[in-house]
Amino acid sequence: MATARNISRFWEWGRKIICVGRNYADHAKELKNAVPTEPILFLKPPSAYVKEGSPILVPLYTSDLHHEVELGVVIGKGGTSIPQADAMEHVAGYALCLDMTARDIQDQCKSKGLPWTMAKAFNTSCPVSEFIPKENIPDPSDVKLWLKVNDQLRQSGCTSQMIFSIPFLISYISDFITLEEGDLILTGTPKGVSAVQEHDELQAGIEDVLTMTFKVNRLEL
Ligand SMILES: O=C(O)/C=C/C(=O)CC(=O)C(=O)O
Ligand SMILES: [Mg+2]
Repeated sequence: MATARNISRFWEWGRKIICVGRNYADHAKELKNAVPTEPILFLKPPSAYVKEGSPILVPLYTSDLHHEVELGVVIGKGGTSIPQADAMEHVAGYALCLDMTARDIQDQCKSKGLPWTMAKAFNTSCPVSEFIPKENIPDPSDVKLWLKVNDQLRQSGCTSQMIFSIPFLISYISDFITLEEGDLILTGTPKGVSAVQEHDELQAGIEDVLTMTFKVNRLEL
C-alpha cells in the first residue's frame, strides 16, 4: 500500500526547484546587472537539495563559490495559469534556502551566452532548512533574512525589497511551468553575496522563525 507523502519533507519528493534571479535591486546592482523588468528564471534539479547535518560540497571546477540566502516557497496545491489573486492558496509553507552559485562559472556562461546549469544546479547547490508551515510566516512580504560566514554577517535583507512579489511570481511561473505539490520556488537573494571556502561554516536565519547551519567541504575525487 502506498504511504501518503508528507509535505514537511518536500525535499524528498523529487519535485522541481524554480529559482528567481535578480529579484532584489541591490543584488542586481552589486553584480553590475540591470534591474529586470520581468522575472529571470532558472532551475535546479532535486539532487541539488542538502539538509543540515550534511555538507555543502564545492565542485572541483570552481574557485569562487558564493552563498545566496533566499526565502523558499513550498507549493502545496499545484496549478497552471494561477491568477495572482489565488496564488497564496497554492502555498503550503516556506523554507530558508541557499542558492549556492559558482560565480566564476556563471560569469563564463554569461560571457558565452550559455545557460547557468553548471554554476547553479550542481549537487548540494540548494541547502534548505526545515519546512516552515504557512501559519508561521503570516506576512511573507516582510521577512528578514540574514547569513553569516564564520560568524561574520554577510547578508541582511528583507523580502519587502523584492521586485516581484510572491503572488506575482507564482502566477507568472505557472503560466508556462505547471506548478506541482512539493515544488520549491527560490525567490532571489539580497545584496552581500560573497565567496566561501572549504571548512567555512555558514549560518543563516529568518528573524524570529529559525536558523540553520552548514559546513563547506571540498568534493573528494
Ligand atoms: O546575473 C548575475 O550575474 C547573477 C545572477 C544571479 O545569480 C541571480 C540569482 O540567483 C539571485 O539574484 O538570487
Ligand atoms: Mg539566487
